[in-house]
Amino acid sequence: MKTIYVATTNKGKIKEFEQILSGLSIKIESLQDHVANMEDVEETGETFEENAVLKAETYATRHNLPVIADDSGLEINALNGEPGVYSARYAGEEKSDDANIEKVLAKLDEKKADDRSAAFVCVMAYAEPGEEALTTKGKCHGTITNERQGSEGFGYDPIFKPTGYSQTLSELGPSVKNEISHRRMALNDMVNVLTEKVSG
Ligand SMILES: O=P(O)(O)OP(=O)(O)OP(=O)(O)OC[C@H]1O[C@@H](n2cnc3c(O)ncnc32)[C@H](O)[C@@H]1O
Ligand SMILES: [Mg+2]
Repeated sequence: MKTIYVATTNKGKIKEFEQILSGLSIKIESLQDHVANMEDVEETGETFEENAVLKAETYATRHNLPVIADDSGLEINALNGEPGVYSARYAGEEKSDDANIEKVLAKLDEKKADDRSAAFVCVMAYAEPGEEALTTKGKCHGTITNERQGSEGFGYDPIFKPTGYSQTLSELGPSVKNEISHRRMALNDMVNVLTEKVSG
């Protein structure tokens, strides 16, 4: 199968794509490593779907390559689904994981929220130049801890405890995270969709 280029500016995501897809029939490469200047796509959509499609179609057409991109984030029930599509820039445009985590914990404290349930969501989009994107979606349910625990992963991993586990995704590390994550679920479905597309 031909190489697909993963279009993301997030190093944590690239690592997970590589780990999840290693050993599968799909060959990937980082778009950032392949082209001279990969300029960010402005995420103007209001949903994960809109932003994932926007990223995949824009990068595919701009660089004339088959591209896969994801838009993902954390939905916290007590905060009416925040930070949602604004997860990367929740505490400001500089996209600081530490500041984002502080903001989530402060907001939940402020609300004195008993309900700390949340879910990570990932919409995966695949596009070929000039074509409409295909999408799949994955979710990972869990709860938000009272403080940061662990150091692996990225983003909100240090404060997210998946359902059925007593540690955060940061403490559980990549071997567990990549079996159960929203990104894993969305990629599983995408591999099936792409395999069917090739054979059909
Ligand atoms: O748009 P690209 O270039 O892919 O990189 P990004 O980091 O801006 O990615 P998104 O726009 O999809 O925003 C996703 C944010 O949601 C959070 N997030 C998504 N998946 C996560 C995961 O597996 N673990 C922890 N946090 C995650 C994290 O804050 C990400 O920066
Ligand atoms: Mg982004």
